[in-house]
Amino acid sequence: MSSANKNLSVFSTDNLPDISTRRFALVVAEWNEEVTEALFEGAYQTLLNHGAQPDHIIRANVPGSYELTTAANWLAQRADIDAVIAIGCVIQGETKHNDYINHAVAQGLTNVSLKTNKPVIFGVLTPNTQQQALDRAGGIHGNKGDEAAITAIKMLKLSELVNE
Ligand SMILES: Nc1c(NC[C@H](O)[C@H](O)[C@H](O)CO)[nH]c(=O)[nH]c1=O
Ligand SMILES: CC(=O)[C@@H](O)COP(=O)(O)O
Repeated sequence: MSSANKNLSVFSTDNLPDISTRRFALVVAEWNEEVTEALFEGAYQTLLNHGAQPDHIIRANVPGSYELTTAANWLAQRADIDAVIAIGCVIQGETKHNDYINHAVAQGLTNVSLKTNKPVIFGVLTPNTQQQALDRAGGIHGNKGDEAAITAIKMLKLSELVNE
């Protein structure tokens, strides 16, 4: 199912855990800033709307999405971080550069999550065009930042269940 058929900002909020003591790191790529700032706002506000405390959310900027993995690795290893949300937008260009970035970041973030046993969320848009990005950063298909934040919250609940 594509985003065209499932709004990224429409999700069930049933049975979400208390996240008032949870601490989040949001890593934001500076490339395509208009898009990544909208994704950040979506993720940040969604965390607040569901009980996170503002001083329990830290933000780290990186030059581009390729650097998200490195920063996520540094932050996920901190004892005072419970979950990391990586935010970026990699728009297809004339070459295959975007493919290399996207695959590296997707695999890299997965590896960080597995190594640290913490949720590390892939909040990275990989559109073909700028318009597709805008449509998914608060446009007609919702905001992937919202989705990334809810995903982090749901994974924290799962971690509580499996680590009881
Ligand atoms: N073209 C995009 C990039 N490119 C930059 C890379 O992410 C990286 O910073 C560079 O290759 C140096 O390591 N980054 C994006 O986030 N989005 C793009 O569309
Ligand atoms: C994903 C990118 O780095 C991209 O902007 C590079 O564009 P191009 O493939 O045209 O060099």
